[in-house]
Amino acid sequence: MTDHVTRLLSQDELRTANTLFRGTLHVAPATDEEWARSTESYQPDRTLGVFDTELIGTARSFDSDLTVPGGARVPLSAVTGVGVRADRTRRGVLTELMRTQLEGFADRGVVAANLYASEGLIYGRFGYGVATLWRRCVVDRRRAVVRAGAPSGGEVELLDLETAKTRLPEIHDGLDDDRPGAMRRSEYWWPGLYRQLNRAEAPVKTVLHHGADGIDGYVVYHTSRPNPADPAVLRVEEFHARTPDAYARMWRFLLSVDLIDTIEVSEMALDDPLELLFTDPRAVKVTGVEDETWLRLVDVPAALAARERGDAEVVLEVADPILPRNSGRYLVSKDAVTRTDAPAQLSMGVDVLAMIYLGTWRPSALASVGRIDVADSGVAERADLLFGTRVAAWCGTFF
Ligand SMILES: CC(=O)SCCNC(=O)CCNC(=O)[C@H](O)C(C)(C)COP(=O)(O)OP(=O)(O)OC[C@H]1O[C@@H](n2cnc3c(N)ncnc32)[C@H](O)[C@@H]1OP(=O)(O)O
Repeated sequence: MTDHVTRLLSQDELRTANTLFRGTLHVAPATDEEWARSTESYQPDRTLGVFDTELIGTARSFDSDLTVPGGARVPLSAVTGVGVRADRTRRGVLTELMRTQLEGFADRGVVAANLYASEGLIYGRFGYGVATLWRRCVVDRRRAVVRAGAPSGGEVELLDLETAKTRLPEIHDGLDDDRPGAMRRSEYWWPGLYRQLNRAEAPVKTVLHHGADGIDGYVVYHTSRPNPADPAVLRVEEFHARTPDAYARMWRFLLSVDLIDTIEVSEMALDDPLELLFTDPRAVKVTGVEDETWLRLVDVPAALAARERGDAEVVLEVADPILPRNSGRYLVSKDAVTRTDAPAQLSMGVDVLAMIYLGTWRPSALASVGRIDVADSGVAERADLLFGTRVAAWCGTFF
């Protein structure tokens, strides 16, 4: 790309960037009132812009931490707000933004970056791979009966949105989610959730669960009944439970809400045991499974060292054309990760490493579709053991 300048934007340039980004999503510019609320989502010094005669592309991020298998947390940059003006696409503007952004992350000691992708073909070339999945479900409320023997749980407390806003960040932090793929919610994340909830047609409700050791779960929902003849729907926007008691009690509560026919949950972990809570597992219909977050390992050796590893050993070769310091061979075992000159047993791009990193995909599965080159089939089996995880990776923090 020539005759372009790529740089961090100052505070007084952010609204132009916001207008540009909204335009790429076919959304009208923010009103003054909307912009006043949107500024709360912009972490200072984290928005990039590309200029020719004026701003033509933008991308931003905010700082967070990623939970990796085993429960350790590594510095994470959450990438969002990516857009290139429609009359300047397909001439390398995004490529320039991604390269500059990733180099900035590496310089700041960030270990990983993640994002929610608008389309599946955009981010693989920049080293991002699908690293968590989510599923959408519809629960037939009248058919869903909680099985005898499921935990009964503690007390629930109903809050309105305004009260919940003052309490949710602390409550969410206190749930101490050690699921791989989970991320810390920064002060720049919460305003986006409230903007989305404020658009709900019915009042948004929050239910807290009080367990033996304090609040150990919460659910945020609202209802919808487009006209009196239609079935009423309860939409779950957030469901986080740290204990089986909280999980079962909050579901008992949701099923007890009057005048509801179906309950929709759009962001659920793949191994969420909801079907098994009910006497009839078919009370739950899975309506979709999709890619959730895409992950980019910015510092490969630090990322490999941070996660728990199974009892196996392989020599892994990684190719990373954008951040070449990641490229090379690593001897990865349960106890250590070291650079090595030994011959590679598995070779893959850094995007593919991101796919196996949180345990969502098995190395042998990626080898079977030609995404990983393996020296022999025994190696793939050892790699499965090395990178396997106990729980499904899930982020649960849309941005
Ligand atoms: C995390 C988020 O914010 S997700 C939101 C992403 N933004 C959007 O979807 C808004 C609408 N789209 C856009 O603004 C732009 O089209 C972008 C940002 C997706 C791409 O920007 P561009 O400047 O056109 O990308 P750039 O020219 O650098 O393309 C690099 C390569 O990716 C390919 N590519 C880019 N976008 C797409 C796409 N949507 N589908 C398929 N391929 C794509 C290009 O063809 C090019 O391939 P090549 O190197 O083989 O020629």
